[in-house]
Amino acid sequence: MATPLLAGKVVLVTGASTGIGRAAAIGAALHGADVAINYHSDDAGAASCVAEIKAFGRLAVAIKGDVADPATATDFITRACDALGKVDVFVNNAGICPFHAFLDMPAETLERTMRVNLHGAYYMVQAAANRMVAQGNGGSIIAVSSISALVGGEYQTHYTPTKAGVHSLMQSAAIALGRHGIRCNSVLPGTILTEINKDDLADEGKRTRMAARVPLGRLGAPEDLAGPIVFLASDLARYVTGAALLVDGGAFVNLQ
Ligand SMILES: NC(=O)C1=CN([C@@H]2O[C@H](COP(=O)(O)OP(=O)(O)OC[C@H]3O[C@@H](n4cnc5c(N)ncnc54)[C@H](OP(=O)(O)O)[C@@H]3O)[C@@H](O)[C@H]2O)C=CC1
Ligand SMILES: C[C@H](O)[C@@H]1OC(=O)[C@H](O)[C@@H]1O
Repeated sequence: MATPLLAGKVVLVTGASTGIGRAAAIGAALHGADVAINYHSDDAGAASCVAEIKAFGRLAVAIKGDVADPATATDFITRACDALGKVDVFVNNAGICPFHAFLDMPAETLERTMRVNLHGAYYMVQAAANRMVAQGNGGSIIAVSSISALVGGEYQTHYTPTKAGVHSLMQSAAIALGRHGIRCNSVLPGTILTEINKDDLADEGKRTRMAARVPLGRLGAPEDLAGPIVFLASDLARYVTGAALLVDGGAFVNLQ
């Protein structure tokens, strides 16, 4: 039998109590990794993610914290490494998208979205990278950006710049960290059915329109991201850095 892709590796994932982060954490564990997850408020979701991972024999730990607070980054990396020994792979996934119109965007909604999605990513990636450099054994960092890094959204004027920023952060970090053997890449999901867009896609007309744009014929599931993230985490991607992988069922290229 082939060795699991992430055997012997420790993977850290932010925002993994539900959705894409949870699928990435479980996917990494299914491929042989021990996993630490960060989450913000959903204690039950985080506990069930940990339980699911432990049920198939891997180590797992959940650590609560708001990624908008810079102190959360060092706290998460330190406590995760205390529990699991090291960090080989870091997945920056935590994010919010409170849909709102542009002309009357509340300043606090803009600020919070920037702090969680972009500042949070910066501090988390920086803390993970410092630990990887100190370990001296390279590593893989993957950021969950979005198709929204490339295209706009009427009710996402505060959100799409954060996703472009995260994509750009991975490009610059790939240069800064290449000499340490640390690879930095992003995944760009299309529309994936999760809590983040549950209300927005409750509009049947919008949901049907969005699905109709996808050449593969359906909106995405969180598990659709697990394979691409595991690939970028693994040594199969050992010469891949600074790359961005669209995971959108073909929606981006479907202009006409
Ligand atoms: N769904 C989609 O269509 C797409 C999503 N994305 C991106 O994927 C990522 C995950 O989204 P998705 O799974 O859909 O969303 P969900 O709402 O399903 O999950 C979001 C996760 O992030 C956590 N989180 C939110 N805010 C914070 C915070 N301040 N600190 C720590 N954790 C936090 C949540 O924790 P808790 O529940 O405990 O509060 C939860 O675990 C986001 O970055 C999003 O921008 C990108 C493209 C498309
Ligand atoms: C939350 C949205 O449905 C989702 O977020 C993204 O980044 C995608 O582009 C979708 O707009």
